[in-house]
Amino acid sequence: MTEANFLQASLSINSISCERDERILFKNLSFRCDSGSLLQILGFNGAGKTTLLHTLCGLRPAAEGEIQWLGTSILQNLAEYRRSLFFLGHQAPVKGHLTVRENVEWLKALHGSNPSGSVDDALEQVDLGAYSDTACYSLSAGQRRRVALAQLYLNQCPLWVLDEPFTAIDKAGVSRLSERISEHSERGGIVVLTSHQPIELSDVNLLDISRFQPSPEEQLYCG
Ligand SMILES: Nc1ncnc2c1ncn2[C@@H]1O[C@H](COP(=O)(O)OP(=O)(O)OP(=O)(O)O)[C@@H](O)[C@H]1O
Repeated sequence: MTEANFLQASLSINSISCERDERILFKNLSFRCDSGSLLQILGFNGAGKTTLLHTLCGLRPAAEGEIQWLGTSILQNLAEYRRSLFFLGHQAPVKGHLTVRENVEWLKALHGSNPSGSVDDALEQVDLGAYSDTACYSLSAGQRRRVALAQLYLNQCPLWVLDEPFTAIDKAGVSRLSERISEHSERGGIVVLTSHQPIELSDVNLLDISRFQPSPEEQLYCG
């Protein structure tokens, strides 16, 4: 997707329901994110936030309903859709035996990121410049998270789906990451994220999925 096309980005969630082990987590959930929007998904532990993010990324099927990217069901061309999105999960996808630089380069290749994007610049942005040649097994939890976050300075995907991106990140890192997320949305990108910590983003829309839990009767009917 080119820079100009960032401005046409749109993600529509139409009446989806999601289940785990024949238990409905939420149902009839609909929302839409257009170019430049930030959406924070809220809900109690176990409400289904991570499940929702996985479903948005096409990693799990919705039990009902449809997800559209640019007005077309994501299932029509899942491979192309996945090239438009960057997903950061709970666990930093970092290989302990590789150095910081090797991990960032590997993740960059995996995400098909901008080939001219500078790994050195990305490492500086996440304050890992001095750790470039350090094996990741010897990093702290926050530093490992930063290795994964370096991709936010390399990928050119219009849609970012971030599961607890601020976990284990110190105060200065949270400010820098918030800035980066704002820059992405100002450029026309879309960010959908979860966070148990209060976040410093302005113009963030909130969606509490706890409100879409089925009633006990509906749950019994499903089981
Ligand atoms: N691997 C799994 N196998 C079966 N059920 C699971 C699995 N992972 C999660 N669940 C169930 O799915 C439900 C939703 O989990 P999910 O991780 O999506 O919640 P969450 O809102 O992200 O929680 P948290 O705030 O704790 O991160 C939970 O109630 C849990 O019981």
